[in-house]
Amino acid sequence: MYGVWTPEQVRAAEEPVLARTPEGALMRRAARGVAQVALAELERRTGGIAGRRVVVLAGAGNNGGDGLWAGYELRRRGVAVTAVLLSPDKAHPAGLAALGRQKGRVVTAVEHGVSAVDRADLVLDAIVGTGARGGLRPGAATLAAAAATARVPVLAVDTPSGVDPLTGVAADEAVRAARTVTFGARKPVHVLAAPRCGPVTLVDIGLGPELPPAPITVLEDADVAARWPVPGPFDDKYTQGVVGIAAGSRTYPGAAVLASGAAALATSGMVRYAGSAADEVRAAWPEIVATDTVGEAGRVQAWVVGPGLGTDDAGAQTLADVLDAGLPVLADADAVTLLGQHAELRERARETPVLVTPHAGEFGRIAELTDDRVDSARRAAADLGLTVLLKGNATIVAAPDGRVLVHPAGSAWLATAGSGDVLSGVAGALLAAGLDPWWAGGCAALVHARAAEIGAGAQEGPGSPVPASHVQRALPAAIRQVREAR
Ligand SMILES: NC(=O)C1=CN([C@@H]2O[C@H](COP(=O)(O)OP(=O)(O)OC[C@H]3O[C@@H](n4cnc5c(N)ncnc54)[C@H](OP(=O)(O)O)[C@@H]3O)[C@@H](O)[C@H]2O)[C@@H](O)CC1
Ligand SMILES: [K+]
Repeated sequence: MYGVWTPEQVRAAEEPVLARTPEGALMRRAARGVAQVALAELERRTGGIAGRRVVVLAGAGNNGGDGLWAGYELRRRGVAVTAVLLSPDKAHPAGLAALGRQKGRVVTAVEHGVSAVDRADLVLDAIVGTGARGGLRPGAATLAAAAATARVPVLAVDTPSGVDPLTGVAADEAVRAARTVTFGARKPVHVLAAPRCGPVTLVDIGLGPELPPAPITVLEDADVAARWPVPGPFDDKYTQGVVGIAAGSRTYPGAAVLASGAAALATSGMVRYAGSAADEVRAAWPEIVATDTVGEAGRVQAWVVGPGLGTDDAGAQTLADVLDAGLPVLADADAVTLLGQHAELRERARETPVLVTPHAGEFGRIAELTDDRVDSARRAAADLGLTVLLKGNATIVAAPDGRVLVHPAGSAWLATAGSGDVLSGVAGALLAAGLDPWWAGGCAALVHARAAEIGAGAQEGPGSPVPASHVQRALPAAIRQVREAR
């Protein structure tokens, strides 16, 4: 588990550290970290260091200063460094002077920068960091585009420029980094726009003691492994938690089969199904006890409601019945729409632990979604009194008590029909096993994404599309892989 802090919090934590350290020491430490990663990248990509060409795109603020100082460090190791100054009159004076002392080349015209980028082995993006406002300016955008066109790898200094450090929203022309080196603490961009950042290296600049409790948590395999329910020697099918699935319809039996099967694969114990796709569920999963209605289902410890349910009166009645049972509930798909439509269902949902799992479109039916997805999810959870799992390439789970986690997916293969049904089955099974909604959502999101990676073959190579039924099928392998981290 690790924490993520907002740029504002990082800036506040930097102040006392800056005050008690010699001037420029923090930046030097940051720059040495950048140079170290750059050297490793050069070595790995070109088999050498001396004489290799690195271009530093240096902006007007301290991010540019980091880049210039990193250029100085690289020069000392024999790298041919060209700095392109985007605001020549505002370039960091000490960094620029240091690079000059090491005979680094400095250019100011964008066209000269472009031809240097074309011939570079590596580009350092030190255009802008946590002080960014809006998208890239034209000169910076031209240089970022040149690196992309020439397929020169970019190492982002602190954050990929053109991507909002707080929200992860990327302007069209934003930098796509092969790697990112950040300082002091990970920032939201690193988990909300992980594909833009590449692998992130965190350089310690001594902020630790100054940081407040992390506003965002990222779960790792070991955290999930420690909570994944597995049977003990005295468990039977009932003691581990029985999950009921109220999903699917005559028109959409697939949702029922995907959700119920995922629940059966996620935890040991038992799955009950209640709905009009009972025949299809029985045929696909003989171990699932299927009935036609929630009333007939028998005892469960948590309900999954919504996928393929329909939004008519019958759907609303099913949701009301499930909420009134006073058990943990996972509400997905049509259940989210119904919650948006009926105030009295929202009131009932406050009375029992509920995890809702909307995608962006469904989220908009229950709360306002802004560019700041973390803030939107946090507000929705607090206002509605339930736990919100907002799906997306980065999945956000926000509890009404303010806890927020982000799961940055390693791939985008999950963007496929039916994958949400699989997630709801997994998360529902975890609720039935006794995990609180926040943990159930976080653990389910991680294992679900892992199953997609495995199903897509993305751990061995570039991967291929993976339909939801194959994501479901890869759940056991994903759970095993995650549990290895125990
Ligand atoms: N504090 C420390 O000691 C340490 C700080 N550290 C480093 O400092 C960074 C933060 O530095 P910062 O606060 O100076 O802001 P920064 O990100 O360089 O940007 C501000 C400048 O960029 C410009 N600009 C703005 N938007 C832009 C855009 N869209 N496109 C292009 N340009 C844009 C804007 O220029 P202006 O509007 O004035 O022309 C402004 O001057 C942080 O990310 C980390 O790398 C580390 O060294 C550790 C120690
Ligand atoms: K940057």
